[in-house]
Amino acid sequence: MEPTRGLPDDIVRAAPKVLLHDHLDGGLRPATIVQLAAESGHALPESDPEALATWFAQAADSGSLERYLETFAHTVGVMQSASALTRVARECVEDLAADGVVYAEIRYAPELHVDGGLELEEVVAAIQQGFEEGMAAAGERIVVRHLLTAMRQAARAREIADLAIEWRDRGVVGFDIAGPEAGYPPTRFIDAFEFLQRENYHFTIHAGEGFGLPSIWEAVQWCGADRLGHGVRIVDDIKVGEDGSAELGRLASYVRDKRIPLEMCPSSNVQTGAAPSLGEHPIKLLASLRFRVTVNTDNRLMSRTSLSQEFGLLSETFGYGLREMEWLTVNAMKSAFIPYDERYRMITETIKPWYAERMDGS
Ligand SMILES: O=c1[nH]cnc2c1ncn2[C@H]1C[C@H](O)[C@@H](CO)O1
Ligand SMILES: [Zn+2]
Repeated sequence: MEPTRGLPDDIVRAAPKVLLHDHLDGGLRPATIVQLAAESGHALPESDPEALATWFAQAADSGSLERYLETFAHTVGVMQSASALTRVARECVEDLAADGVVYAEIRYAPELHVDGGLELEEVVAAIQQGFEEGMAAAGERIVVRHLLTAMRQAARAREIADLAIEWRDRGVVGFDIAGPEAGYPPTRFIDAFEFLQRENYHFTIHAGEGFGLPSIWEAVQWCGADRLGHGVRIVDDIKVGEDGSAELGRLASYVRDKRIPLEMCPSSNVQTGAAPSLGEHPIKLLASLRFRVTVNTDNRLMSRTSLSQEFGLLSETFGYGLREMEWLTVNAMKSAFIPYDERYRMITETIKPWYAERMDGS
């Protein structure tokens, strides 16, 4: 089948999709922020939901990861009670289910939600409650699990790693570090990563977004990351010749050979300056070289996006069709942190049959 430029929106939305990189505090509904802010007395830059949505998108469109991250003060600020966290988590699941997502790993930093007096465990419990309510409301058409994030500029990674292990059989499937990348190399948190490896646990590391190859190298070779959050700057280790041939350096070869998944977030990468534009996004080169590429939203509020929209943009920009969408979706499902038999079942019972029906005989 020839890829068709610009897949129809309804097809993209109906396709079963898998989301590995989405921040809970980057995906709130603007109307919910306005309501929660009124209840808690948090001052917002705009009080009308539509104006607030525009404010987030514009403020995040800064070309700098550090400035992009400043916008989270107004989402985290209204996520300081158990009821607010449960509501935000439930609405997140509802929104993803309506977008055709069948499996999602949603991440957040528990340490950012304790200003109102909650304990770390209470943060996770409130969010699990919301996820359960959302999954039930969606008739179990979607499975949602947590990734617990530790913030790079804080010093609580080891404690958050303990929390992730405590919750490993209650919905939490992995660990992550996020926040500003420059000046905060992954090895700062080596004790947390070594602990998690001893526990046979899974983790991803935001790397190669606000900083380049040394960050990716540390994440993979020192810390043992199972996946890379973004990882876009791995292209700095690939030389593309005039004739289109590509020569991979040692690190890029390693990442590709070991099938280390790249959690790519096209719109977010353009906003933070990790990619110059959508048309020049490294995903095209990396996918053509058969890296284990996946497509993600990162922060649906800040990028005014959805997983369907990200696939739609890739389809318009690069001519991706159903074949490419299936490959990217299977890549994501293979890379999830749930057990192999569950991943295998979702691929063979949910994803493959949907595409087989639509690409029959092609
Ligand atoms: O793209 C990102 N890079 C680094 N950190 C990020 C990104 N998106 C969100 N974060 C931070 C801000 C949130 O408060 C935190 C936890 O979700 O993670
Ligand atoms: Zn992220």
